[in-house]
Amino acid sequence: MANRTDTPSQHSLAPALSAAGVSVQLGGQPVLHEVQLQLQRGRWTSIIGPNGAGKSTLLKALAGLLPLQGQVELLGQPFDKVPARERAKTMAWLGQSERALDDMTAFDTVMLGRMPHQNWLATASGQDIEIVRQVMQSNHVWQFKDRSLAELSGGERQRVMLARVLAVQAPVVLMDEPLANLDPPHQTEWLLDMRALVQSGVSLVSVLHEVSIALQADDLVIVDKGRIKHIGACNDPATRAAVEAVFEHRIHVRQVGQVWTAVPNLQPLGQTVYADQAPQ
Ligand SMILES: Nc1ncnc2c1ncn2[C@@H]1O[C@H](COP(=O)(O)OP(=O)(O)OP(=O)(O)O)[C@@H](O)[C@H]1O
Repeated sequence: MANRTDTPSQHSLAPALSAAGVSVQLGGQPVLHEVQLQLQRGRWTSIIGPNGAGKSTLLKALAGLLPLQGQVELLGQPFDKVPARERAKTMAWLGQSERALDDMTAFDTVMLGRMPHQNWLATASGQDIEIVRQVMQSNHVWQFKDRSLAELSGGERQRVMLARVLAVQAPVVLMDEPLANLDPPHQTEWLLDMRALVQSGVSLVSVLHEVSIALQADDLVIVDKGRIKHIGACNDPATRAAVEAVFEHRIHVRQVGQVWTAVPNLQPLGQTVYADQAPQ
């Protein structure tokens, strides 16, 4: 039985994140219903589903950012038993359209990611500065280090926010719409960076609207109307069928070369005949 002084790292076999009977109300309305979920360590899980399905709410619930019924555990420890500083080092969070102060420089914004590692009022160490330099260079924003965020484009700013999350060097990383404003080359770059991150042992959970990118994850969680419709590996045909179904068959999932990708189904509504519905 865990006690208050346990650190998440002591629970080596526990999932990265788990939710048991998690329900959330927003504005007095139920938004998530009795969610059961276990996300294994060292894997990349993408959460997808239609607009308003509850994806961001689920991610916030997993990040401990919302009042909820039920229990969320981080590396096997109930959230409220993990000391705040330990939690900040263990889990890094990128919110949707996250805004830092416009007059902060890109460098100082990324340095915020090092705060959980610094003592109160201490200045940044040489190691902190080196880590910030590395993540800014790998996200191609080092050249903006002295510019304020107000002077950056939407995509440049998003890459600064991504660098801030990576500067935490947390073993669990949650990202809500990380590709917002990124052009295709930077989306591909993000995909390769995330693959390398997960390869290094990090557990990654991302909410994505880009279904073709989401399909490159290890696992998919498909959410609809506040409930989990399907959880499965992306390489499982049942998962790909569930993706088409949750989007009302308005997309097809097709293999192109080595990758599975989503393409629009251009048949007028109601005129698509599916293999399992064809007349015998
Ligand atoms: N603060 C709030 N008060 C009341 N209802 C809310 C609030 N925030 C979100 N909702 C509602 O909760 C539901 C789920 O919202 P959520 O943002 O989790 O959906 P989502 O799946 O992330 O959607 P999208 O794909 O559009 O980003 C929606 O119906 C939304 O209108």
